[in-house]
Amino acid sequence: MSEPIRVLVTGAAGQIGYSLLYSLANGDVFGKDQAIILHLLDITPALGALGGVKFELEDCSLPLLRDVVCTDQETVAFKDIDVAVLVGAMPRREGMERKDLLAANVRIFKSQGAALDQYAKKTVKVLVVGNPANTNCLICSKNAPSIPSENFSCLTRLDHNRAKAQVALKVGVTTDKVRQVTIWGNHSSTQFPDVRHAKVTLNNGETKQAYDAIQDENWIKNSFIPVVQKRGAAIIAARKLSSAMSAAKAICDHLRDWWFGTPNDDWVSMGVVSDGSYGIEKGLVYSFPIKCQNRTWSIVQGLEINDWARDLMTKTAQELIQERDDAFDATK
Ligand SMILES: NC(=O)c1ccc[n+]([C@@H]2O[C@H](COP(=O)([O-])OP(=O)(O)OC[C@H]3O[C@@H](n4cnc5c(N)ncnc54)[C@H](O)[C@@H]3O)[C@@H](O)[C@H]2O)c1
Ligand SMILES: O=C(O)C[C@H](O)C(=O)O
Repeated sequence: MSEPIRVLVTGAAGQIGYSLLYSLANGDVFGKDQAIILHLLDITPALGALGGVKFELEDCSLPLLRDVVCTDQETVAFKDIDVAVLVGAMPRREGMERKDLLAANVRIFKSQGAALDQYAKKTVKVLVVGNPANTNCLICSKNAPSIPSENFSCLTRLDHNRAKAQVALKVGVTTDKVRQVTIWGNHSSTQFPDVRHAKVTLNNGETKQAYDAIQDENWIKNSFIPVVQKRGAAIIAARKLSSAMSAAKAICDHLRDWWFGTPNDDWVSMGVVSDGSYGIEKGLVYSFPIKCQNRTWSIVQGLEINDWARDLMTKTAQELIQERDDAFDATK
């Protein structure tokens, strides 16, 4: 059994926190021989509820869980952490776009970036979930100059999982038979869910390009893409609350693959700081096809981009440029 790692979850008294913490503490993410100390941060009025979450974690009787630190103080929450899952932020309500949360949420990520810089291990791996996730991640990274920008990522795995599930439903296979799906760009309704390079293994064992398995380009362009782009809003309209169970599952998938690596024949989608790949402006936090190995990620190179795809990739990049500029104004 290795030394315990310290994993911070912010907004831990919220609905994603409630769906997420058991899986982290149970070894589903960092492995069944990795002990864990949970740091749970929330705002002062939520500390009572957070105490109840701590009781429940104790009552789960999990041998890997060595301690639970509940706090409203960044100095305590960010101290010596190995992993930060930054969830705590306002969620959107019906009729809002995620970027409408920018003014309310971006200050949180400025402050938490500075706290990471000051108190966390320099090797800390950061996953930003709070919306607008890409731009919050950018602000967080900018405010933590002593931590390599490669250590920052934002969650687009939920969109990736949604895309896989839609293709699987359409073709009539299980989701594990769909691979090499990509979410490009922003975790917003401008994202580009791309199945041009995806493959599907059919129930007879034959593997085909997703386009050939689906055989319905109209469905891809006019149903699949908008459904994935607007799935978060559809959930809010139905539940009057934003996604939580599927978001928590996606957080676990994202962290586990970053920690243990992606399968040889597949990739995942992660929002990471662009190095200029695929002509995307350097420094934007943009979702790319990603492979992970030895706890580091790299962007899958060499995928063919046609004019149609280029237009969609540029549109979502332009939205991120606007969000970045608005965020810099809001945090001046
Ligand atoms: N990227 C994604 O795929 C994705 C998916 C689902 C939700 N989200 C986003 O995640 C965020 C959280 O969603 P939720 O449903 O858990 O919301 P929630 O309102 O249930 O919980 C948010 C929690 O954050 C806390 N909080 C607020 N400000 C904080 C601060 N400064 N420091 C620490 N904690 C703070 C709140 O007190 C609350 O307990 C929202 O911004 C939502 O839009 C992102
Ligand atoms: O859509 C939202 O506001 C919540 C989350 O980002 C989602 O995609 O479900």
